[in-house]
Amino acid sequence: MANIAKIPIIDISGDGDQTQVAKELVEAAIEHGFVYIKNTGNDIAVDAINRAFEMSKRLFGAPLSEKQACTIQQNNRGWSAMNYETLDPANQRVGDFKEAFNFGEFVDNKAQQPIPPTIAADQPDISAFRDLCYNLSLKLNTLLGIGLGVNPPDFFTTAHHRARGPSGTILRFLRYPPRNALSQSPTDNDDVRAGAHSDYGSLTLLFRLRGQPGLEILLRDGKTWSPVPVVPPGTEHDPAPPILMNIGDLLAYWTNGLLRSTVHRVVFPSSTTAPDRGVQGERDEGTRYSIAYFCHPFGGAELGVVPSERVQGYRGGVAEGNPYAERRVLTADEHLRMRLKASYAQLYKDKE
Ligand SMILES: O=C(O)CCC(=O)C(=O)O
Ligand SMILES: [Fe+2]
Repeated sequence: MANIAKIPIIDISGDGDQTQVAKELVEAAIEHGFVYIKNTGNDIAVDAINRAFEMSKRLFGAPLSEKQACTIQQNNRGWSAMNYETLDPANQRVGDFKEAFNFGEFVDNKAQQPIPPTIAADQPDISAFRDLCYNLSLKLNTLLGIGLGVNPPDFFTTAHHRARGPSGTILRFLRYPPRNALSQSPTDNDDVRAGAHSDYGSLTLLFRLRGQPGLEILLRDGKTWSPVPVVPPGTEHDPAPPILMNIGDLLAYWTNGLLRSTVHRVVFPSSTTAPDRGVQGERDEGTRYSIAYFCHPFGGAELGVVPSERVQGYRGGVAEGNPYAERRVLTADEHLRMRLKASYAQLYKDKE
């Protein structure tokens, strides 16, 4: 068996004292940057997740012209076609073998961006799902603040309140077609469904479907890729697979790299490489779907080091050439624009 990631599974659904849960969450975020949030259906109902996947399938199945009319813009909203985004431009021969659709905010159940007619009537449901993710992301930000001893403990939470102003937060539907459905055929070793990257926001929630592996994280040694099972041992009987949470660049900036923004990628199921590369019981032959919620603070949020003894006492990163330490304080918006420019070369070249 390959090096399966030993990512902790944490249950945050209880309503008792959260101190211990907060501590476990922070330790996992420091050690792995990824945490499984046990899915009890309390925070996000299983039905809501199933409906979101159903809407995603319908959206991607819409006529090409409908999707093209919603092509992604510099505001990071809309449809990104096959091979359009390149998450790891330094190492990819061609763009990611995926299609994606990004939803920004909704006002009174209406998207503030073009929406394919095929899913126009679903806007209230998509908006509701985005709200569920927003609420869960606030809860996780609160736990991280408590676990790190940030002063005040709701420092991260209040930076994410919608009332603070517009943010880069995106709900993203993703579709990865199987190899045999692609006109440009990927090669086994070089081509990926999503290139190696860290996420641009503060934290990400990822929803996946049973039996659809492909996500891998880069271990601390900087060279070993480790598959992340959809259903880790102990969650087989839960109402739905756990929600995978990972730390993005902004929480890493805020904490001088103490919370890890771990590099990850999505690969094709391999036909020729070692048969043990995948995860037992997970064979991905069809189209893979996933849904990501990229949580961002309000655009003007400054990414200086947060008031926390634990964070301020963290020196390891500086000595190791930590990219988050000792740099100019960026705002969330400046950071997002910098990252988008790197992965959508064409979009920024055409428009500037
Ligand atoms: O589809 C997945 O499993 C992960 C996608 C991802 O990493 C991303 O969109 O940032
Ligand atoms: Fe990602």
